[in-house]
Amino acid sequence: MHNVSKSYGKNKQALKSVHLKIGHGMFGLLGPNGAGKSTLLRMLATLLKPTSGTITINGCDLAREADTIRRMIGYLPQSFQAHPQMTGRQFLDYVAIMKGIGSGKERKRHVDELLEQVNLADKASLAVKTYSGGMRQRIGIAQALIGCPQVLIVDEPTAGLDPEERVRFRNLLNRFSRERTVILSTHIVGDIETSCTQLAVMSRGEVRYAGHPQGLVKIGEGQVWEVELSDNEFTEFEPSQIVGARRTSTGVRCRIVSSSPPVPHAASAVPTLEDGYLALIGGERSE
Ligand SMILES: Nc1ncnc2c1ncn2[C@@H]1O[C@H](COP(=O)(O)OP(=O)(O)OP(=O)(O)O)[C@@H](O)[C@H]1O
Repeated sequence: MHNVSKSYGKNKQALKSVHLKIGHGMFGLLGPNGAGKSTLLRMLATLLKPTSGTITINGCDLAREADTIRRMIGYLPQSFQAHPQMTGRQFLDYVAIMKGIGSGKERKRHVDELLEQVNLADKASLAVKTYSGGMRQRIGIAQALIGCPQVLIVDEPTAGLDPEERVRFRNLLNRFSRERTVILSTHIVGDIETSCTQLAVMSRGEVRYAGHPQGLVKIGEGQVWEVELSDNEFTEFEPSQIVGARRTSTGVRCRIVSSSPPVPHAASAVPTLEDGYLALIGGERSE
């Protein structure tokens, strides 16, 4: 993406001069609500046109070769809905027909393979409306994988999933990222910290960081503190600074992100990826 901006109407600039290069493997797009992540992904999925700037995917210019790009990408939108009355297999077959996947035999083989890959083979004959949230997301990722796209675009796929399904879904994406580019947007740092080799942090339409996760961790260095506060001290503290709190027998043990020691007796702590993220976007977390 080169100098890409996107405005909705006259007053809302959702993306401001975004430069981004995304390579092979798993790429995390991190940012608070309203940062512009979905806008960026919808543009990569050819559903929105940039107001200005250029986007190139595998050498194809999005403005001129959108049809070619559509054949290279799979997309799981933020609010994905499969047809509730169809069975999992019927739904994937339907999407495969829409994507122009060859003969009936070839299509059936492809759909069966995908059902295996997302661990839904034994539920393939049940209506999608009977699926749990995690199963719906897995049928969503299967439909995005139809036609074996080189680029998989996934918008906040773990929202609403329970912890077990979340881990299972992350592992699934991790596996798929071995042979292709997976672009995963989320506002949950845990979704990307074990799997992404590259990431970008967005806030208010701008890319605030792009690079290795380790570089984001480094931003937190010297800005993370641990301290035990009394109950009174704890209630007086600015809540947005406290990123972790654990009750002890004598008070509350807190982890605090702040550019200077929050209290004189605070001890410096080793930052995590989440600390680096919070140190970077600080008070501008959400619109
Ligand atoms: N169709 C639209 N018309 C007007 N404003 C929009 C439209 N879509 C998004 N916006 C605004 O653009 C900004 C970026 O929205 P976007 O959905 O891209 O953010 P996001 O990072 O994906 O947030 P979330 O995690 O909440 O989905 C927000 O201020 C949003 O309100």
